[in-house]
Amino acid sequence: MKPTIVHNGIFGFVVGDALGVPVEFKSRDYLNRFPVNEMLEYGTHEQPKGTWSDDSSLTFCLAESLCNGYNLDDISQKFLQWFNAQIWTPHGIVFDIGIATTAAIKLIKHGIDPVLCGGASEMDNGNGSLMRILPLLFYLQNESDLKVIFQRVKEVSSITHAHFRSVFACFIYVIYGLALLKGQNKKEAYLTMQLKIKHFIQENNLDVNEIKLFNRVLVDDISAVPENEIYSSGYVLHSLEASLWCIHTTESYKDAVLKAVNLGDDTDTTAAITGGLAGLIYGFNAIPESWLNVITKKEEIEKLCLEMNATLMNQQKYTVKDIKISDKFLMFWGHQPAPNGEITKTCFSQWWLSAFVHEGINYKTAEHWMMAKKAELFGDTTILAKILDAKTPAEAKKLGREVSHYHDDIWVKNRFEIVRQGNYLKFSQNEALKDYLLATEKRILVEASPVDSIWGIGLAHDHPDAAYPEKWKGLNLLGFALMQVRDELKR
Ligand SMILES: Nc1nc(O)c(N)c(N[C@@H]2O[C@H](COP(=O)(O)O)[C@@H](O)[C@H]2O)n1
Ligand SMILES: [Mg+2]
Repeated sequence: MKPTIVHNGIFGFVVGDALGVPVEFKSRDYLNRFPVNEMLEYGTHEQPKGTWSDDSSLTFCLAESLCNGYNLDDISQKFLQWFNAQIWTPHGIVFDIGIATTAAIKLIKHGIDPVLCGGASEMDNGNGSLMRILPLLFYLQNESDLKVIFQRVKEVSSITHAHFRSVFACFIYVIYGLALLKGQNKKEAYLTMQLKIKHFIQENNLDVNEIKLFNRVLVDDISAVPENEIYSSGYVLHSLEASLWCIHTTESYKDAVLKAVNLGDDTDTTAAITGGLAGLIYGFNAIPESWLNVITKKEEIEKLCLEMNATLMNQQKYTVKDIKISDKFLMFWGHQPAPNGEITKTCFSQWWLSAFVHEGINYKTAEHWMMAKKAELFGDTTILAKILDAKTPAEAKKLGREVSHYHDDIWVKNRFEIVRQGNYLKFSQNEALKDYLLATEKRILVEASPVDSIWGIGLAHDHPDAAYPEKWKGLNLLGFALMQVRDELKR
């Protein structure tokens, strides 16, 4: 498995959580005497090594829901399913849950509008929404409008925690995390966060007394605060401060999460929130392997990360390296329909005649879509109009080669997502095609084109090397895009 930026954050988070679970509620004094340096077992909740808590469960619920689009009802239903121990528990039971979260989930059960379920009083500011906000970062990675980001954070937090303080703590965490996702180092990200939040405060009429509570994070430098003034209770402000303090007073993933655990009290949550950021800063490979290896349901979490990476980060989900020797292949090439009009595997071709519509524009084939999007990407409106008018996919392809201001590196970054989206439109708008694709089940779809080393494998189906992915001469991007579309259509 090649870890992605999603793995960095999610595994950073869950490992921090699992380190903290055995000593949750232990005092700082106790942990000074018996510091945690390794993944422990049993302890507070009597759970085996690698067990994660409600923090990770609800994080996974949110992540899984976001993979299907932004839907507050769906998110809240997943929380309810977790509460009933139907999904995302490490061992089939819920052994840790906060007061505010419990109260909110009871309202979800009664069919209350999700954004009205979270407590909105000052006493409802436990860290229960901050501890599960991480996946929203990935969903919002391309969003630059602070008002939109705030609104989304507010809605997602409000399912369990609707008070401004909880929402604002989540907002600060998300803005900091988004700066990390953009590739900033932790110091840059901290300054970016302070600056952006300052502008947001200036432009919005917010409660001054509430904002003042965040001064140690927003105005001062949290890392300059002495340890005896950093608290690690389950209060949202404490958790936000403690996690940023742990990040900015250490220089490695390991030191950051162990410091968070050894602050004591709400050890799992402080370490999980810290770990999510530390994972983004130091990367997956900085997480000790012995800690990763004991994480309960590691493979399921890996799958979720891949799904998030594909759907939220618009990244390629399948690659040649992921194919296993036991996988079954379906090789296709050519675009001609069968003489009797039946759908055959040639429908997977970009040239297959099956029109679809997007935002009021008709695309005659997936090839027309791909070339039109190429022209749009480089701002060539003249060629774009000609492509949309092109009578055949061959003509569209030829026009695509004439797009002006073309840059290969930009095209390489965008091409897969363009083709995936086009094929999603093509197959989702035609029931027969959709059924045909779904009927291929788990097969590896392979464009066995001897003349295409990007979208195909650069080999014909009967070439002796075609059965051996490591010997392919091409990337098979079309096959992998179709497999991704198949996954989306299944959901
Ligand atoms: N203080 C406390 N007592 C318990 O018995 C608990 N199970 C927890 N769990 C933690 O509560 C936090 C979330 O609380 P809210 O939903 O915000 O009230 C979170 O840290 C849980 O791990 N806490
Ligand atoms: Mg906790």
